[in-house]
Amino acid sequence: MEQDATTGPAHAAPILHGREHFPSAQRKAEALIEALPWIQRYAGTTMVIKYGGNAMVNDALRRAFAEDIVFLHHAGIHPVVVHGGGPQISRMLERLGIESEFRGGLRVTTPEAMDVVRMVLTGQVQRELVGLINSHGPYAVGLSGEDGALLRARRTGTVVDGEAVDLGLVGEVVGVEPGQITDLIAAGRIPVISSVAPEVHDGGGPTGEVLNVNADTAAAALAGALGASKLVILTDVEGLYADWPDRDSLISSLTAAELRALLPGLESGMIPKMEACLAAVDAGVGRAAIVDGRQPHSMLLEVFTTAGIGTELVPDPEEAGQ
Ligand SMILES: Nc1ncnc2c1ncn2[C@@H]1O[C@H](COP(=O)(O)OP(=O)(O)O)[C@@H](O)[C@H]1O
Ligand SMILES: CC(=O)N[C@@H](CCC(=O)OP(=O)(O)O)C(=O)O
Repeated sequence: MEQDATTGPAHAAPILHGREHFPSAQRKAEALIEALPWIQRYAGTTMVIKYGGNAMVNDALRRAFAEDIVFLHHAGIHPVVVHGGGPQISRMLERLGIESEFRGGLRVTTPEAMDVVRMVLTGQVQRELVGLINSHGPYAVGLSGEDGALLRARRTGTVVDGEAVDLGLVGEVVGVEPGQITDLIAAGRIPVISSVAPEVHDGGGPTGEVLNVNADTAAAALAGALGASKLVILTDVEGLYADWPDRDSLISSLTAAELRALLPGLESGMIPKMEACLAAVDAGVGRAAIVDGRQPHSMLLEVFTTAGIGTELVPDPEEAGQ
């Protein structure tokens, strides 16, 4: 088809006619103006962002995530990244011929699997995230929950269909030492933390074992200990569905009491995720959100727009009013 020399093909018209750009420029300006009160609200506060393995599936998404973290940093917010890497661990276990299964959303972790969890989370996934963030400047510093005993954990099991299940070397966080995180923040760094934690005895001393902690659980514990303004969990689904997998049942906002009522009916990876959100809000974190990490920059939309994206958990009204 012959093209008009002044306008070009129809799909190129917005590029050739400056004024055609106006609606999109206006939308961008509106977005910036909408972001202002949210920047003011969160500037100077700590925000814990949990990045899950299923939202890390390609390079473009990982790069966009790193850009968003650096954006938060430059907006005066103190991001703390807690990362998972479940799919990456599963792939490595498979390559090594080590069997693993999930019960109640948590990996049954043998000593052999634990070596792989530690190697993949701290040695591979974390290094990659640190590198991506640091392509923008020397901001990110990677830590495992083992470093400086940042996290302390005790073994935990789970209950599936009324039956107690032994998960092996799986832990729940019983203590956080936030000082080194606040020091890093004060030095202008972005901490990037993997969810592996030393096991402690009842008396608090280390047993010498290291435990595999679900990254949502670790993020919630850190958010509580740091007094975070918000916990944002990126995942591979639009948000929490009241009646999974009915796509019409997506919840955009709910209170802690509403979530407590839904929890017993939740399945698989949503169980630790929503328990983590609840634990964070119960520990005083302002709000917690689940957002779709498959959408580039979804985190910015959640933090800097009024409507947000995904599912947001807010404290019960009487607690919010206190
Ligand atoms: N009620 C629910 N709402 C949304 N997702 C659910 C629900 N119940 C189960 N799921 C499943 O939980 C998954 C998210 O958990 P998980 O795979 O552990 O994510 P991640 O790797 O990001 O931590 C979703 O992809 C979905 O398959
Ligand atoms: C106990 C337990 O299940 N630990 C997780 C830790 C990683 C994680 O949580 O990764 P995602 O956030 O990507 O799911 C695991 O072994 O897969």
